[in-house]
Amino acid sequence: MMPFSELVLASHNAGKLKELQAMLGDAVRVRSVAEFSTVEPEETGLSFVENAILKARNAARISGLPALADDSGLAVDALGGAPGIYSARYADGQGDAPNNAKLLDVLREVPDAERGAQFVCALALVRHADDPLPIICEGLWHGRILHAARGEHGFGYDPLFWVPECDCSSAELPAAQKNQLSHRARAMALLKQRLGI
Ligand SMILES: O=P(O)(O)OP(=O)(O)OP(=O)(O)OC[C@H]1O[C@@H](n2cnc3c(O)ncnc32)[C@H](O)[C@@H]1O
Ligand SMILES: [Mg+2]
Repeated sequence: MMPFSELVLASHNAGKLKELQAMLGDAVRVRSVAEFSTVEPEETGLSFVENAILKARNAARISGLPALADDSGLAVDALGGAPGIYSARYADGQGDAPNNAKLLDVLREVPDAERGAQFVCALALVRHADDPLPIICEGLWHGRILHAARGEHGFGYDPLFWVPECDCSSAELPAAQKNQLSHRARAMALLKQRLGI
């Protein structure tokens, strides 16, 4: 049983919001944090989980509603897990295209066998801003970084992420399929289990 009827999604990323909404379906009425504020909290944590909690608390505080946040990113083996929690800020906050261009450039000399990477997603759900027991669920999605962009779906690093089990990039997957397989899908499946929905 869902413990509440309404939930704020604590993200300003349109791609993420779309995926999270699709995964939640009609289990709960979803509001966007942008309804309450356009100011994004500073992500000062050192882990995905810390940043997810920080974003969820901020959204719960400004909305007065339970809040679900997603902190996610791409961890590349050859870069010791970078860009990791700094994935959105990899090219100094300029956006997806510069982030992708920088990643391709940094990995230019790295051979296929060493291009392993994983998408990481940490979801944090707080019932109120000071919730002492946030629900945390994580998901990983293993793949490889391509040498050039492929595909038009998704967002962020999707065009550079090769999904071995599908033989295509994650930007070549239809939304419904990405939402079955992704790091976010795995974290959400665990969250739904925890909530009994
Ligand atoms: O913090 P919010 O407001 O939720 O939005 P954001 O875009 O800043 O989100 P993050 O701080 O969690 O940064 C996530 C980064 O990882 C990338 N990313 C996360 N999930 C992804 C996915 O499913 N496909 C492609 N890129 C993804 C995304 O493009 C960002 O650059
Ligand atoms: Mg962010």
